[in-house]
Amino acid sequence: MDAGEKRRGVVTDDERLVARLSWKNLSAYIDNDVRILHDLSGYVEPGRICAIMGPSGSGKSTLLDSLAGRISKNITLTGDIRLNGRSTRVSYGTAAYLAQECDLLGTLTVKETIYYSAKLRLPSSTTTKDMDRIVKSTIEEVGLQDSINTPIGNWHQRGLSGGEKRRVSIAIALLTRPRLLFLDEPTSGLDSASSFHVVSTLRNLAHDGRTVLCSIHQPSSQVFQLFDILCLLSGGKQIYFGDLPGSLTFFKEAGYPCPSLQNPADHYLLCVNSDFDKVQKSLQTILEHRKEEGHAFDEEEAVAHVPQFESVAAVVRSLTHAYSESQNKLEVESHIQEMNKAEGPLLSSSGSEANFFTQVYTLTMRSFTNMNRDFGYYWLRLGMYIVLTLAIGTIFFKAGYSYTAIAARAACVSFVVAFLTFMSVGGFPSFIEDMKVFTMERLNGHYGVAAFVLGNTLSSVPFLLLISLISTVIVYFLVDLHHGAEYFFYFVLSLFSCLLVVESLMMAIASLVPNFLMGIIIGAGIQVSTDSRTIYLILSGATLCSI
Ligand SMILES: Nc1ncnc2c1ncn2[C@@H]1O[C@H](COP(=O)(O)OP(=O)(O)OP(=O)(O)O)[C@@H](O)[C@H]1O
Repeated sequence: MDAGEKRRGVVTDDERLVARLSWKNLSAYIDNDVRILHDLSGYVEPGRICAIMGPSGSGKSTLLDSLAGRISKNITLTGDIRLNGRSTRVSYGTAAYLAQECDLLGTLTVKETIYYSAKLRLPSSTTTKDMDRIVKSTIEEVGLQDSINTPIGNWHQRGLSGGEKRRVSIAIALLTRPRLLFLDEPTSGLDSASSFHVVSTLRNLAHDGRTVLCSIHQPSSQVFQLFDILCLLSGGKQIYFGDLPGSLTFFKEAGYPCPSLQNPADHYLLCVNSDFDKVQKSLQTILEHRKEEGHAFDEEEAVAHVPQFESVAAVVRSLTHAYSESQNKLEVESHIQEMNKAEGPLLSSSGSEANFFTQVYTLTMRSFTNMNRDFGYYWLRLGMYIVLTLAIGTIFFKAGYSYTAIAARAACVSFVVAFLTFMSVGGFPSFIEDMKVFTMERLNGHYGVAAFVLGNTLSSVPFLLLISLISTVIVYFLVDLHHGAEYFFYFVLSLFSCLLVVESLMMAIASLVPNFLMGIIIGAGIQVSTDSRTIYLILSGATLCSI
């Protein structure tokens, strides 16, 4: 049991499990045609952190996604991936997967974000006390105890730094205590200090008995030293697989020694990154120019810049060949064979264990808090609606009861409903933020479409009712519609249902329910309806359809 788990005091069978992951002769093809991974082999064991490194486009994410079982549909895999000696692909939920971009709700604090995630995924039977303890210990595990009440931050509110946000995402991944962690460029966009913090956190998690794999672009020397294993790729080919000290020996023996005082990670990437071809050629020109000018040609300098004297393609070919002939490769293969001799325990899914009603309740509460705090979600729209209804109300001010007032009243009502309904798109940018979080959480198996749509719809009801009520009061007061309480009630409900339909149309995009179906129902409803009661019933039915 690791330190974090000891603090939690919760013991499950899962905690005794370990994850040994190996891959042998793994190749990937786009549309069964273009090969993007070439016979890669490697392994990661519990307690170790493996860095998949390589230039842009070298296949790091593809390798990570292949191992995590998240490969795109147009990619075909061949080879053998084994988890605890079992020939099984890692299914969704078995491992925690952190994508390059992790979206979080900017209005929530660190504690709220992790608490809601815990409620969505831990068993519904978990007591509040246990839940609090788990959340607190997870926050401590990633070192965010000092920022516990800091908001994540969004466009109008400053919040956590990039590194802290990554650590919140890691904390969310850790809640269900997965034994296997995949991280796609966890340090991208971070400065070297934040990168160091994030990778140190991952290293601690690995040393607590977890198996950690992460792709990384160009680590600083301090960050690089935190890894146990290096998997270096170029153009989908294996340049090196093994421990860090071994990589220095390998490059030296292959004829490309890392100059002293240079970050090995930089040197390796310089050797295999075809993007640097131009830089290398210009360096070569400078060195040759110096020679022509009569400067002493420094032998050591030349050795330190060996790659500058060859095309990168030639260096990659040479290194690939050196690796295929190396003792390293033989050792990796025999270790994989050894690892897979016996089948280990089967890892269960770490997806949600909460029941549907807990998920709906939690999502409703989370969404309500977010909508309330996000100024752009409803409050801005309410302000716009008040201005709009004031404008319409003054145009039809005190319409009166004359014969011509009938047309004025009808025009006023249709203006109000039409304008207010179309103005609902004002909430779309905030909804897009919600969608990003939803897509990520759904992919990670936290909850399904139905729970999300229901939760978001329920949480929007109080806001929509408030908007409808205030708008109706303004119009009734200014225009003096004065049809009595019953019509006031229908007006509010009609407005509310129109707004709800637009909201549910946005949900329909999320749930992929064919929008045209709802369009037909709404259109037909308005055509056949003669009064607001029918419209209300039909629109409510359409809303339910979209759910
Ligand atoms: N689903 C896909 N369809 C088409 N091409 C793909 C697909 N996935 C990956 N590729 C191609 O495979 C190559 C490797 O891509 P990958 O994303 O694995 O590289 P990477 O090393 O992670 O790059 P980066 O560091 O820039 O994220 C790229 O040329 C990419 O265009």
